[in-house]
Amino acid sequence: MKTVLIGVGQAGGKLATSLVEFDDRMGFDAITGALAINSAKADLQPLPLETVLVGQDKVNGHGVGGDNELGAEVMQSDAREVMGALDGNITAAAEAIVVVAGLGGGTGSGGAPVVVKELQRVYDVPVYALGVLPGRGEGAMFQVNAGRSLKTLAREADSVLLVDNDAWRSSGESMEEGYDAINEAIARRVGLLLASGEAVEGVGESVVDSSEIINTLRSGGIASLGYASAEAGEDAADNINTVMSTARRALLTGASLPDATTADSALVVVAAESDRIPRKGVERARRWIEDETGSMQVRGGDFPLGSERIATLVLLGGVERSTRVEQFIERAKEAREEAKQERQDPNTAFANDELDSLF
Ligand SMILES: Nc1nc2c(ncn2[C@@H]2O[C@H](COP(=O)(O)OP(=O)(O)OP(=O)(O)O)[C@@H](O)[C@H]2O)c(=O)[nH]1
Repeated sequence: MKTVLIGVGQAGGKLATSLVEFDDRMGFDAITGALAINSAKADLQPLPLETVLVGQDKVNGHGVGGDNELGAEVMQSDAREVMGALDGNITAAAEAIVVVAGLGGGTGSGGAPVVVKELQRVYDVPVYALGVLPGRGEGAMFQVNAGRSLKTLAREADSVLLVDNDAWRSSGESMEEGYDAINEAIARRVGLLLASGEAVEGVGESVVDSSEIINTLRSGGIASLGYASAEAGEDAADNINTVMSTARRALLTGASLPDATTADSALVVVAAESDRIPRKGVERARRWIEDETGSMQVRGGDFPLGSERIATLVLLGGVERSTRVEQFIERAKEAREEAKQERQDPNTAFANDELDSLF
């Protein structure tokens, strides 16, 4: 799926870079343009991407310090300049636009929903968000920011692919230490998914194409992506169990949003050398995912690739009823209550018990 990436904020810029590097390294050519937007000049400088600095008149290149309302405001004020810079990157070949951001900070959290909304007004292709949820150990401000940002993004974007920062962190490792590894893990999974719609080698009935990704995400709301890989035998018939076991691991232990197994729709993609992919295995995995997710809309297909290993991706659409999302929303509401009590100023209290959207 020919995709244009827009990284907003520090995490967004770093993740967009990891994705571009993975796509280049693999020679997929699925990412046709990439841009990073931030209000902090220092975070844009090291990125090997085209960049746009926003909010210069308000924060003078120093970032918004975790204030996501200010993040939304500066993005809105500079929307014309941002859209102008994007114009050159979004060519007619683009099949989707993905806006990438960490949801816990200020610029990405507040700015990404504004960018998505502006893009939706201008472009016909789907506009997705790739959002990073703060880990459970991150402070109250991060949780509140992410709650409000997610609520707004889910409304504005065609789908929000969520990544939990706790999903791939090794025990004992701090959040900061883990970022590079997490970004690599995200780039591999999302990069393979985008490229799977490209059919690099061989075209056949069973090969996944972009429309299957788009249809899987059509239900909107929140999406999750799982991945697992294993050694494969030369003969497809020997790999049926491998496809099944990687599909199970991808869904149950390898998901970007752990504990999200109830879904509206799903897509299972099996990537490997064409001769090693068993049709029967893909079909069996597809049926198993139907049972596990309770969805009758489960698609399945191959991604022929010059690899001797089998890698299985499971994309789930419409997972907002999952335990992790519910727990996160609860935590964000609690954090907002705590923040409200700390301020002890009734004038700054939120108007109702629900999380407010950003705009
Ligand atoms: N996965 C991942 N998460 C990150 C990374 N950097 C920051 N985060 C997470 O993103 C959130 C903070 O967002 P940032 O992108 O750093 O903040 P920002 O959008 O630039 O906003 P300001 O710094 O407030 O202007 C936190 O929840 C972090 O855990 C990264 O490289 N990878």
